[in-house]
Amino acid sequence: MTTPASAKTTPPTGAVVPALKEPPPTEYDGCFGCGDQASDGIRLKHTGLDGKVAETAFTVVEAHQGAPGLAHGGILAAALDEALGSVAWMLGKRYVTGRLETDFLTPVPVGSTVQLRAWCTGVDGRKAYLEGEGHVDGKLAVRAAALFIEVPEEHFEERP
Ligand SMILES: CCCCCCCCCCCCCC(=O)SCCNC(=O)CCNC(=O)[C@H](O)C(C)(C)COP(=O)(O)OP(=O)(O)OC[C@H]1O[C@@H](n2cnc3c(N)ncnc32)[C@H](O)[C@@H]1OP(=O)(O)O
Repeated sequence: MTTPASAKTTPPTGAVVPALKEPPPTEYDGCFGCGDQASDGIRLKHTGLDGKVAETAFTVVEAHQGAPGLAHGGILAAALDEALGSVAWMLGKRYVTGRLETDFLTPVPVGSTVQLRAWCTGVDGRKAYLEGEGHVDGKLAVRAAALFIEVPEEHFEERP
């Protein structure tokens, strides 16, 4: 695929591509992207790891509409963010999204199942570079490139 990455989401020379580990439990089920208890969430489930590529899928429902009958772009971006986040999680450290670049290539109708794939293109210090794509009926519909930043555990401490 043509990479969507800009200079900010392209790893520098010398960045390494680590092996992914099977995802450890997140111990948090309220996440919009993957939480079982997030009633309005998209509930992505890790479905496979093909070498260095993580795979998952979700089905677009009416609550995800933007234009009538079509998925809202923000939902598709959130799904990609989650898929990329799952890869960052499988790098074995804690990361948050710093920058997310998204290309929307075809409209995605309600009822579509979006097959998502995501992978790491390099890690350089605290920075992890990730890319991903979503296919509908075998056609590339959305793709993303992102920069994730490693954060300390305190980043996730509950706020008042
Ligand atoms: C499938 C299911 C499985 C389960 C898996 C669950 C997975 C979970 C899924 C998760 C769900 C999905 C995930 C989510 O939804 S994560 C939620 C959305 N993201 C956030 O809330 C992050 C908010 N931002 C911050 O907290 C801070 O800004 C961070 C921590 C990111 C950096 O602040 P910090 O003070 O710590 O560091 P720094 O500012 O010195 O920056 C460090 C370096 O990084 C560079 N930089 C920073 N930002 C950008 C940028 N935008 N473009 C380009 N570069 C950027 C910066 O220039 C610097 O570079 P250098 O000067 O060192 O060269």
